[in-house]
Amino acid sequence: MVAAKSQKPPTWALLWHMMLYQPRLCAIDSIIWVFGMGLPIVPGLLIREFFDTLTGNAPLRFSPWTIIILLLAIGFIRIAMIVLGRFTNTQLRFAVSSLLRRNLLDSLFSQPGAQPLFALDNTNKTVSRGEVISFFRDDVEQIEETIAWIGSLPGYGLIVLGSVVVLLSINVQITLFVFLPLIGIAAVVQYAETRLKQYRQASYQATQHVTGLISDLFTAIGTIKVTGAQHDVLNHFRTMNEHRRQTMLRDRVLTAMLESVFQNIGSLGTGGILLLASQSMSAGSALTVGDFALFVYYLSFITSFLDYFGRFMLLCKQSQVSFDRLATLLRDAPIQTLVAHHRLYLSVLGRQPTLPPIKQPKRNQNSHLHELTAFNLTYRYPGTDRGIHGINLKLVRGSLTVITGRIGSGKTTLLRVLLGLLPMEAGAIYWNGSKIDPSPHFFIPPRSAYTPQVPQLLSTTLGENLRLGLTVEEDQLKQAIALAAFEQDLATMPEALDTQIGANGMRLSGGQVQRVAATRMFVRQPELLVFDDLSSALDVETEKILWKRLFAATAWTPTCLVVSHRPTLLQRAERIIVLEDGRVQAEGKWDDLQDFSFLNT
Ligand SMILES: Nc1ncnc2c1ncn2[C@@H]1O[C@H](COP(=O)(O)OP(=O)(O)OP(=O)(O)O)[C@@H](O)[C@H]1O
Repeated sequence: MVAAKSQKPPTWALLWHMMLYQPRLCAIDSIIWVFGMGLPIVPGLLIREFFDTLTGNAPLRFSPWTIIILLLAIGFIRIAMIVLGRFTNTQLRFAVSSLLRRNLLDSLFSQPGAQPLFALDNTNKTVSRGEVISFFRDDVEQIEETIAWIGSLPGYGLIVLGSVVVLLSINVQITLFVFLPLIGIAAVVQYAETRLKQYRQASYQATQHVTGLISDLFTAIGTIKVTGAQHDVLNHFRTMNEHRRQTMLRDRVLTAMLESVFQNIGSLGTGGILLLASQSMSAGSALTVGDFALFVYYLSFITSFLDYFGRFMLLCKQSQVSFDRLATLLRDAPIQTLVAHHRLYLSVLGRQPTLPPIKQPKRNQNSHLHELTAFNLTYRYPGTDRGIHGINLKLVRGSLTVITGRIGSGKTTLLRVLLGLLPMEAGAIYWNGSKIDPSPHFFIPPRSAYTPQVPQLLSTTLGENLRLGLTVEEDQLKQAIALAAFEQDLATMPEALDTQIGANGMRLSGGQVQRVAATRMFVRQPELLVFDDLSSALDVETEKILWKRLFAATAWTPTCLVVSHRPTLLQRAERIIVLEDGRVQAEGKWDDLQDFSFLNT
């Protein structure tokens, strides 16, 4: 399903494609609901029979007990169908929402990691990590809800169709009146469409901002306390919450108003039909008391169907808003990416399918590094002149290259552009002389591994954080731990590698987090090791031990590209690159660069 982003398919086509993901489940769900919702058509006929029996007009003449037993039996079957329907509907909901979430996550993973995500209207407004939660939760739930309704729509449609056929056989004129409210509902939804979308978009955006703020608060809790900004932050939180309350209220009031309009349009239609029927009866038509009872009985279904249909149209419009919002996170990928079919390995009835094996990094001739060169690397952050400009780089196998420079001189940006985590504006990168496409998927193990200034750890055990699915011998793990100078820390942990480290390694110190991230790199023995300033959290002695052990390691020959200010490391480097305002200010060995006083501070 590849299409240009501009050729956006209609919402119904996206919903339909999602339903086709589990066609059997979808069909079973619909069939169950056809019975669950369609069965009440039978009691209507029995009720007509009952009244006509009383007036002596009944063709079949069932005894009252037969009618009661039949009514009870139908009631029980219907209950059973609804229970079953709940089960299939839940499975369907879970499958489609999981597919959406999987595809969204996959698309986020395939984007350059360090790039900010763009919000709704491409106004260069960025979406924080916390805000993304609301896309995964609210928008996905909205689409899931619409699909769950689609399953029961045919059932409901059939009951209405069946009842309309029966009513037509009784009185064509009165029955045609039934369709008038449908036109009214369609017109109301069409009329309110713009406002409906605006309010839904605003309410989701406000929720997204509040969710994002909560996430930021948790991340920056220490800073907030240290700066004594609790009061201001809480005030800001209150203001945002108040804004959210107002937008949600507007959205809910409009939705409730439309729903009540649908209900009332249906009820007005019912009233009109009843008036017509009673007039027709008093005018001496062939309408019996049983027919009249049948009209009254079926009309309640038809009215609630009209209400249901109106709500469904609302849901479809709101789903369109959700699809549009989700599409903004996809960047250049077509929206069809969101609904593409992929296996999910969901457990059904307690049975968990075997998960596919995790891909292991494979070494080959191609992954072996002899020389990495980059020319004219250039990147500017959107809307600014800051970034890096025309940087050349050459890394030779087994060498240590240190990038240094003042705060904000572009060191991190250079690493990220090189690793494909930021899209380069100009420049070219060659791996062993072959030009490579800039992509975040190239610089991964066994070719390369990277530890950023603030490493990301997962909320699980230490061992799982180190392995991340890698099949690795215990010995190799121990060696990597020792290389990262982490063995003493590990010895103090009561559950060793099974120790839970908390959200993003919250239970570890800053230095421990960096060494866990370094161990994670070492255990993969990548050709190129990229570190962004280990010294920011490590004490001088520990860092010294780490470098000493790494350079003495014999298991493999790593090439190192490191951002650092530490003189001991700079003295060791084969090449030092000094950056200033995103440009190379000087390069050479330690002895060549003694004019740069800040190197010695
Ligand atoms: N997301 C961003 N949007 C806009 N400007 C940015 C962004 N990230 C960094 N910059 C700017 O780009 C320039 C280079 O930043 P960079 O983080 O690469 O510097 P650095 O040398 O790594 O700094 P530090 O020593 O603090 O790590 C700085 O002026 C910085 O303010």
